[in-house]
Amino acid sequence: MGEAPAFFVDNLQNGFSTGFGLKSKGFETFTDVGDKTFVIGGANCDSASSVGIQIYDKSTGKWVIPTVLGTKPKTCKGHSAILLNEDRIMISIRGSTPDDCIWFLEVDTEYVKEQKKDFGTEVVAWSKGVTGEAEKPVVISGPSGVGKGTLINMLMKEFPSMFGFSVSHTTRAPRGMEKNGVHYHFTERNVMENDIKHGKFLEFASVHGNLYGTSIEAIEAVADSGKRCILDIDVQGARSVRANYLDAVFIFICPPSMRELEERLRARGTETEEQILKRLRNAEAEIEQGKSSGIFDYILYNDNLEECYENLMELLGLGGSAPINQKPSSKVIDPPSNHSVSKINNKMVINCETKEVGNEAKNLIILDVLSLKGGAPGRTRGLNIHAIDLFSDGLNGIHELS
Ligand SMILES: Nc1nc2c(ncn2[C@@H]2O[C@H](COP(=O)(O)OP(=O)(O)O)[C@@H](O)[C@H]2O)c(=O)[nH]1
Ligand SMILES: Nc1ncnc2c1ncn2[C@@H]1O[C@H](COP(=O)(O)OP(=O)(O)O)[C@@H](O)[C@H]1O
Repeated sequence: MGEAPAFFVDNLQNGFSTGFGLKSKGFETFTDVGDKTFVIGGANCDSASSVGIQIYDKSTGKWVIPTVLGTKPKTCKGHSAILLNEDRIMISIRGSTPDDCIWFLEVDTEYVKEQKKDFGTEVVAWSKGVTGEAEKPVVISGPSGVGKGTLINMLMKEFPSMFGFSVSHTTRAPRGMEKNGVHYHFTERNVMENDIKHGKFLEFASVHGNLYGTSIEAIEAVADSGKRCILDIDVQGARSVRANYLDAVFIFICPPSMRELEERLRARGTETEEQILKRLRNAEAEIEQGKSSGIFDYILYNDNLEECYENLMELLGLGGSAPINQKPSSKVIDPPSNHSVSKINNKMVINCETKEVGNEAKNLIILDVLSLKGGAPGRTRGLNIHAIDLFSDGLNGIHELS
């Protein structure tokens, strides 16, 4: 049993001295991780970007402003913070909406370590907690014209509430039927490059002369809907996603032959002759890498479409008597304004107090740390939460909330 070294500061006056020589704006928390103190908050009700992060490095005596990845919570009513597993800080937000109250600031996870190397700066990454038990994302790669889009469409059509498509950004021009925001976010190169520089992309690659990339927001949007995320990305992208520790199933789709691939590309009729030739030239290298790089968990041959689709369903656990249109729950608890958080073994205990006139209640919300899955980049899934009402039920009154 033990308390993590974090504490909660609330209702501070402007200009409060934190003891670090930092001027507090109120609502900060201070969490020690090794030699560093993470100061989270500095809420300003007028500001949309209300949750700031600063790091005090005790070994150098210096303040550092880190690169912040992922979508952050918005709050101006305060929060509590507690260290979890020495690599992330759990934040519970006061007075937030029920689906927005538990967040994680990753400070030393494998993903963050990798990003620190890339950015050459201190990096932290936000990840919202969701109760949804949505399974691992599915990464699908393969050469142009092999049938990735066709297979993904079949899957989304048959299981519309189970899968959500990660809408990539691209600098290529839209094809006739393609809709902005549905098939791709069509974008200008300079805008996309700027967003990449600011850490908004999980991965990106230059493919057939255009820039393509998966934004962290695209993954988060699917996770928020409680669905299983499908990514249609090239082999370079799949490699980056693996390196970025996104816990996913990686599937490579192979054509029966190069000749068949060429026929499909020509029959699709969406590319110029020059573009078709470029795609075919790239296909050989992609197939080579797809088969030998060790990135992919499964290789599927798309010869007969129906058979390939059956195989895809099988390896996604949807073969035979698969549950149709099963949608995971996305319910999350709502800690009231007054609460504090502590850690006991593998449980986080949120101690809530409600003080209304004539109605004073106290209850505990218990969060099982071992059930947490995923994390940045994307959401932290599997918030397994129980509430204990100390007044009416006594300590044995456990309500399952997820
Ligand atoms: N790395 C990466 N590749 C992507 C992304 N979105 C699409 N791609 C890949 O870019 C390639 C070209 O896609 P597209 O222009 O739609 O043509 P298609 O493959 O012929 O349908 C395909 O290999 C896609 O898998 C992305 O976000 N990241
Ligand atoms: N197994 C298959 N047999 C014949 N044609 C196929 C098969 N799978 C897909 N196609 C066709 O091949 C073309 C390319 O498929 P598409 O899904 O656009 O490929 P990708 O998304 O991998 O570029 C489409 O016209 C599609 O209808």
